[in-house]
Amino acid sequence: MIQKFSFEELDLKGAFLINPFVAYDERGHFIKDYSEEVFKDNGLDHELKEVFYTSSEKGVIRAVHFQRVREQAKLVRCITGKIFDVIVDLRKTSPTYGKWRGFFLSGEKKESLYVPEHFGHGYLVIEPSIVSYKCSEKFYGEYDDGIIWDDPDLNIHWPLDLVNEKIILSEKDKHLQSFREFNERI
Ligand SMILES: Cc1cn([C@H]2C[C@H](O)[C@@H](COP(=O)(O)OP(=O)(O)O[C@H]3O[C@@H](C)C(=O)[C@@H](O)[C@H]3O)O2)c(=O)[nH]c1=O
Repeated sequence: MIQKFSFEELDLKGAFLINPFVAYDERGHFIKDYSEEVFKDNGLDHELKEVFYTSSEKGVIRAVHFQRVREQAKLVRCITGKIFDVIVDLRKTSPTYGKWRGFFLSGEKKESLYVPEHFGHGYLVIEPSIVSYKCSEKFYGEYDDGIIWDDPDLNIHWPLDLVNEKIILSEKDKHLQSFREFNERI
């Protein structure tokens, strides 16, 4: 059985949910989750500069991250496990500025989320997961930035009941700025 690439643009313009090409046979399956040509044909000019992976335990929150300068667009896929993936529109002139959307991504469903430049990105790990990132810009530690995961203005509805309300945060992520502070700086 073959599943073809398919692209669905979200109401936060420029963000997409993407089903990869998958070929199933008696050995298992083959997945292609990025093709420069197919992405271009679907209106996504996504140049690849860096690819990386994170492995996380249930209850981990990594959020809400972005690169302040030399912004990155990211193609994010949960390879194994399950996450609740969140994007936040941080384009000040956008009609959806400050709005968030969340999607369950999983190794089972295999879809990717395309996170455009100038978006914040983060996720809650529902089941132990490996997540892959294909980035359009390299990492610059000096521009690494974020907004606190439980910001009252963003008001992201994390499904914490699915992790028994027990979350794990990095020290860095415990001390990120608020959306209000971010808004005043830009
Ligand atoms: C993201 C990144 C981190 N690092 C280093 C910095 C640090 O020593 C270590 C771990 O970094 P962090 O704690 O920032 O990792 P993490 O919290 O997983 O950060 C990631 O979160 C998700 C939500 C994203 O969207 C990513 O772009 C990225 O910001 O790896 C790199 O060398 N290159 C990279 O591209």
